[in-house]
Amino acid sequence: MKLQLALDLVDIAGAKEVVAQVAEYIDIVEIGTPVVINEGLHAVKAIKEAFPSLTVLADLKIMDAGGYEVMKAVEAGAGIVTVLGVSDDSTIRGAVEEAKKTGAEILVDLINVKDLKARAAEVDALGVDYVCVHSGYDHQAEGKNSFEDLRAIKSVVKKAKTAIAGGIKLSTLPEVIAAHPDLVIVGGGITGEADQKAAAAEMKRLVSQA
Ligand SMILES: O=C([C@H](O)CO)[C@H](O)[C@H](O)COP(=O)(O)O
Repeated sequence: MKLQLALDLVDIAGAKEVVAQVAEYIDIVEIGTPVVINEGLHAVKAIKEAFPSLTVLADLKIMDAGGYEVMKAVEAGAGIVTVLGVSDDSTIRGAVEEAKKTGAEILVDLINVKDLKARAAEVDALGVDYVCVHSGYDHQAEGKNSFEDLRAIKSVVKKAKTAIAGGIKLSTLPEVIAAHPDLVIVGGGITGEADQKAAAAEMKRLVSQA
């Protein structure tokens, strides 16, 4: 089980500061959608250059032009790029084809997908690398999480790795781990802590034991 740090509410300098604190405890660093909106793919490039041994995930949440957008993210240094599960199969196919050229990976984010099990099975068959359940900020504000959703997709995803994101904290991590995802994605549960290093270290300890 791997741990991904999601960086959403920082600029490039702030992102570097957080990663410098926690790099030894994370497997993947995510340049979150708000950071890409504010800073562009320069943020992906800057973090990959500063921390070459870390895999950088570009959370582009691609909805169209999958091949082209994956190509640009990979050129910037991304090892994993996100595509929305609600996008067309042709978009996901294009993203997967482009990623395969360089060994990069595609994570499909099922945020806002209504029939999770059906779509998870479909995107799995399209050859994506990760299928991710996700309660975004707006759903979190309504008190939702994706813990049940993870159990649901695990029963249908046969080839891809599974991932979960959205409001995971140290207190809820054991429940997440019990459902055995391959990848746990944590943003505010680390960046919102006074001692980010200690939070990341404890999370890494828990996911490594699983
Ligand atoms: O993808 C995310 C969200 O849509 C904002 O871009 C976050 O990276 C993801 O939800 C993880 O962050 P936390 O919910 O703070 O753990």
